[in-house]
Amino acid sequence: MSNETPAAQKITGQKIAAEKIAVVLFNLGGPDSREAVRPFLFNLFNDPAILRIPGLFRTPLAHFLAKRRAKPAGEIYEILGGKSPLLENTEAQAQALQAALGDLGQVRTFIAMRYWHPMSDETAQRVREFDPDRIVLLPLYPQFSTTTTASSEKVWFQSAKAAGIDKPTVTVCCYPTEPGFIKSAAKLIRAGIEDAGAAGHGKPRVLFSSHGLPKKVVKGGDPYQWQCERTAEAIVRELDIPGLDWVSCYQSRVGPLEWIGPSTDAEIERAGTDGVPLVVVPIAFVSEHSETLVEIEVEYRELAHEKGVPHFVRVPTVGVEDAFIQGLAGLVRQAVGGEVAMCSQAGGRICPDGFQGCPLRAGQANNRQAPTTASTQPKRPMAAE
Ligand SMILES: C=CC1=C(C)c2cc3[nH]c(cc4nc(cc5[nH]c(cc1n2)c(C)c5CCC(=O)O)C(CCC(=O)O)=C4C)c(C)c3C=C
Ligand SMILES: [Fe+2]
Ligand SMILES: [Fe+2]
Repeated sequence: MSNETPAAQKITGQKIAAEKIAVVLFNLGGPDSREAVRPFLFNLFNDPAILRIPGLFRTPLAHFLAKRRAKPAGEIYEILGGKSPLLENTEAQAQALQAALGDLGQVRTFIAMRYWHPMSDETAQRVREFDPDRIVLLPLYPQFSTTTTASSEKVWFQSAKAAGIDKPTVTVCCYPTEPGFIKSAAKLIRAGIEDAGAAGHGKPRVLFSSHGLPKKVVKGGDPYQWQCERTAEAIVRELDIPGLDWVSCYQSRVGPLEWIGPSTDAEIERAGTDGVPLVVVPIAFVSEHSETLVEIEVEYRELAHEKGVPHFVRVPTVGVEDAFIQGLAGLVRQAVGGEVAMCSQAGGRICPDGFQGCPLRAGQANNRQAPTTASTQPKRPMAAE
């Protein structure tokens, strides 16, 4: 007689989920102390997906940029008590997701941050100790970018190989219009629009603000901006508010390169000129950190005041909203139930032709038939390589 529990015998897709599954959540990471600000920035600028120049030049330049950025970045983290809250918030999401997957058998969630602890090497050791049958890589970035998801996936496979992990691995590449994500965002935005309306300054404008990217990354085929725009449109459809005034824009520019636009600053200025209240919604972040709690809440609020915007509302990120967590759980179930190494929210490629940075091949349900292991992971070029 089988000693499996009824829950472990549940059918998911074509598989019997009597497996041990590790779900590795990717996120950016943030400094956990004042001393960590500069080395965190160094790790960020030394990533070849961020600074796309040969390592010989990149590493000294990364040291220089980290030193230069440490002061303004340190001031930002000072407002948050000298550290980023990103890890705590990601831990809360990891816990909620693990609970939502409780019926799938032995599922454990892990966190692999790209630029600060716990980073891939540490997490790979912990995953190895857990000894899963299967691994699902789930970015906490709904929209795919070569600078975020692809960068995290690449270092994960390096760390997994170094840790001797050789288990089937499925990557969820993107979920820009996943219904639970969209529903959660719309619920929070609706409350923001009601707040703004109640202030009595007229109908507000909604700014869907995403983290920006240098234009040359997008020109190189990165689908991030295209996916951010699909997210904004899907939320607008879900809100279903006749005549809603909204715009998609981009925040957080750093460095001398030209970044994609319109910039969130310029949109705040335009709202001041037009005399309309603003509801600012971060749609490429799913938890709170310096970019939401300082850049939007403090800096953009001040700018809005200066520019004469009559009322300013910041909408919180989806965090541990139930529909969002259930949406993530659905993505994990889909990944576990399939036979592919990478899938989007729809299974196959959702990006139009021309986005060479999209890791799923056009016209195919998936890019590889069998789940990948650390030893079989093929090299996928970065869009700008
Ligand atoms: C959608 C997510 C993100 C993309 C795309 C992204 C690209 C990107 N970022 C930088 C430079 C910096 N980003 C910084 C902080 C930061 N970035 C993201 C997300 C994306 N970045 C997050 C969630 C955070 C906050 C981390 C935290 O506080 O916990 C920083 C450090 C802060 C600062 O100095 O302002 C830098 C620098 C580039 C250059 C880039 C694309 C090329
Ligand atoms: Fe960033
Ligand atoms: Fe894609």
